[in-house]
Order: sequence, then structure tokens, then C-alpha cells
Amino acid sequence: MRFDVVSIFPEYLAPLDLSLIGKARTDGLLELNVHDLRTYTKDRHRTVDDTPYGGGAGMVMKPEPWAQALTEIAETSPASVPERKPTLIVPSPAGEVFTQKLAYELSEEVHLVFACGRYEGIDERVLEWAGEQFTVRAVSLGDYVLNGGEVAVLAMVEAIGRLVPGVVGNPESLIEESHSDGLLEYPVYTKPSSWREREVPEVLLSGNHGKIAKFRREHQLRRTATRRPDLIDALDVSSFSKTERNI
Ligand SMILES: CN1CCCC[C@@H]1Cn1ccc2ccc(-c3n[nH]c(N)c3C#N)cc21
Repeated sequence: MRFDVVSIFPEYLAPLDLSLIGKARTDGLLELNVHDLRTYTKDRHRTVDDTPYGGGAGMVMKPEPWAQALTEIAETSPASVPERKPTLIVPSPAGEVFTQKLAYELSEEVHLVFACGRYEGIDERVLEWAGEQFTVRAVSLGDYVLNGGEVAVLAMVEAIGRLVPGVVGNPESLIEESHSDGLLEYPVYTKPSSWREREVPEVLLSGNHGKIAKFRREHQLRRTATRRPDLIDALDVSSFSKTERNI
């Protein structure tokens, strides 16, 4: 999969050179190109913003640099073929909320492009214009306000990239993690079995895989019911045992 990110702070994306995503890039499983939006300005001050029509505080990102940058990216996109378009993700507090389900959906794409806004946001006409060359989606990291899109892109690229086959060493680890089955993940423990007078649950030392699976499932349900009751309502409980339904 290919990612392209456009930002006025390209150095913000440096953490994607590290760890799992960095290794996947080295191994050729992922491609990541980061573009400085100011490269696409034409004036000597490399201006990317201006005052908002209708008044109000702050500045708005000018449309033309974005059009220049996105056109260049679309022209080299592996997804710019008949019947296909690359997907343009525009991080925004006014977007659809980013979820594990959306991460899986986007991990199937060939080419994802991210437009990192700053200031009060990007001139809305850019998102309308981009619809000719891209499938455009405004996506929010969550219900709080950041100063720009870069932090959201770091999270989204990691969440999506790790789902691409071969990126995570053991694909089984993707199955039991939080949100993969609609539940939060169970508590985990490691050596020593006794630590500051706190013991690892005995069942986990038993070697009885059936009992261990039951323990973990019950703790997933209990943790989800306690911390995220909103997720419980969305579950399909038809596959739950009687015991599980009463947790
Ligand atoms: C503060 N300032 C005036 C109010 C509107 C937002 C603006 C800042 N800002 C500019 C571009 C931009 C992109 C994403 C986000 C963002 N905030 N929260 C999220 N979950 C986000 C995502 N994903 C914030 C952004």
C-alpha cells in the first residue's frame, strides 16, 4: 500500500520512520511519501493561508497550493486507473469517526492520500474539487479538538498500515486485540508470577487452554461492560453463552 501525506509540518510525520511502520517501509510492504505543502506555493513568502470570508478568528488554508499538490500525487497514483480513484482522507473534527472497522476498510485500498490541515481548516472548495480525482472522506480521530491533522494521520497510518498483510509478524495477534471482535481486550500478565505481593491469576498458570480462553473471554466482556457500555449495545449476543450474557 502507498500512503502520501501533505502537510506544512512534514517533520511531524518523522515517527513513521520508526518501529513497525518504518520496518514495513524498508521491507517494501508500505510506501510513504511526505510532501511539504509550501513546495506548491508560487509567491516569495510561500503563503498557504489567508483571512476567512465572512470574518471570524484565525486563518484558512488557501485552495491553490492544495490543488497543485493533490494533482501531482493523483498523476502518479497506482489507483488512478479507469473505474478506480485513490482515496483522499481529510482529517477534521467534523469528519466521520475513525474506528477499527474503518481502519480495516481502508487497509484494502491501494493508495491513501492524507491532507493535513492547519489554522481553521482547508478552503471547503478543495474537498469539492478533489472529488473528481479522489474518493474524498473527512475523518475525525475523536471528539476533541487538535491543532491540525498531523497527529490524526500518525494514528491512522499506524492503525491502517499494521493491518496490511505481512506488516505485523504474527497475524493471529490482530484477531484478539481490542475492537477486532467488538470487545475490549483482556488483561495481560508476564513474569514474575508474584510481584509486590500481587499474583498472576492462577488459571493462566494452569496450562488448561479451555479454562484460559473462558477466563479471557469473561474479562473481555466484564471490561467492555464496565469501561465501554456503548460497545455492548452494538454486539450480536446471539453467539454468546448463557453465562456470557449474564456478565
Ligand atoms: C482548532 N482549529 C479550529 C477549529 C477546527 C479545527 C482547527 C484545527 N485544525 C485544523 C485542521 C485540523 C484537522 C483535524 C483536526 C482535529 N481536531 N480533532 C480531531 N479529532 C481532528 C482530526 N482528525 C483539527 C484541525
